[in-house]
Amino acid sequence: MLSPSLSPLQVAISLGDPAGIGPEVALKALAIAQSQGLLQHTEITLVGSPLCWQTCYQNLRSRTEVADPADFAQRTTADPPTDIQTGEITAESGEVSFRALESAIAGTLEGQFEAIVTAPIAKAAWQLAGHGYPGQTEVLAEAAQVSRSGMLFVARSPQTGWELRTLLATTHIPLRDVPHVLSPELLTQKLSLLIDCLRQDFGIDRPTIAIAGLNPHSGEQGRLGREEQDWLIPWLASMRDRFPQVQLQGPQPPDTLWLSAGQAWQRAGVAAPDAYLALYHDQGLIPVKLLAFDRAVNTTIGLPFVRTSPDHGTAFDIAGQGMARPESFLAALELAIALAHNRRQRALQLETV
Ligand SMILES: NC(=O)C1=CN([C@@H]2O[C@H](COP(=O)(O)OP(=O)(O)OC[C@H]3O[C@@H](n4cnc5c(N)ncnc54)[C@H](O)[C@@H]3O)[C@@H](O)[C@H]2O)C=CC1
Ligand SMILES: NCC(=O)COP(=O)(O)O
Repeated sequence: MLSPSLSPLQVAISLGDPAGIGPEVALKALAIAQSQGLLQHTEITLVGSPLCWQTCYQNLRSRTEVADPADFAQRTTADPPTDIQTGEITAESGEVSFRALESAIAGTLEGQFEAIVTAPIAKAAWQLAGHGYPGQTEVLAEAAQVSRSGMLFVARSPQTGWELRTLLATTHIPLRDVPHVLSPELLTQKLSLLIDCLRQDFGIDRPTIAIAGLNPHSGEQGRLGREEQDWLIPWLASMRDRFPQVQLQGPQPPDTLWLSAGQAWQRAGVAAPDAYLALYHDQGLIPVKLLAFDRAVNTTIGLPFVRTSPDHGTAFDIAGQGMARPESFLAALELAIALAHNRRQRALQLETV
């Protein structure tokens, strides 16, 4: 429970792609958050084109429960010059979603917000609008001028309360580039970031972390691929020396690594790692989305502020129909509030020491 003596947490929600389901899941999640009293100590600011927020609200309000954008503070960016067609990937919608993210980041760096919850954008629309970033993570990291950042997916089991955490070592790159991009230096950077995040954001000082292999059966002693033998196993040995407080498991066969997560998700008392390190995007996200598509949150670690996002994309196939499920966005909002609150508490403790 948040302490009422603190001033409200300041959380920005960026519009995302207005042709997709981002504004819809945001307004639906806000309606649930309002009705459940989750925003009592939080001030929400909607960031982006006011016309796009309003259009989404007007389109859906008679069909489903959505919050009224007028109930929240606004940080506005330019409206699109022409109507946005739901479900279409265009330069106009890419420009609108990029400007909303840019403005949310600017507000955060100016000290207006402590956390940003980003609605999903379409990378293809950004490309059409001339913004060549592979995703929002890279824009956030560049704007915050951090040398290390990571894409961590977090999901809490509704049955057991166990929390699945999966960090991706590589993200939006072609599969064939993965073996060339992976290196001891990159994995050291990601692992140390994860260890810092577990301690600072989740209060876990002595975590167990499971690391996936790259090849089937983790290479089967080099017969099905050599990366494990050539450098992953020696690298892990060096990490055990460097982080003696951390129990490092692996490199483990990727096809069975997340079985423990499935069990801990369903049954209380099952032992499972505090976090998993996946070597590439789909290796980590297939188990996450199979287990927790409606609950997982994508959070960027390594930033000086909190950033969360739902685990799904723009879902153009169902945009504008009122059928998008808001649970992942709601989880992203709740996690953003919890992490921002933790960071405030830590800052207060440091001030009083
Ligand atoms: N955080 C972000 O900004 C993300 C953006 N994307 C972008 O989204 C676009 C579409 O990507 P896809 O691979 O198709 O993934 P997607 O997550 O948008 O859709 C995959 C499938 O899941 C369904 N779905 C997704 N969210 C749903 C929800 N809340 N309720 C009900 N059904 C839902 C969709 O209808 C679709 O059938 C791409 O441009 C991609 O770059 C994808 C993932 C994350
Ligand atoms: N698959 C995760 C994803 O696309 C999220 O990317 P980002 O926009 O948060 O960088």
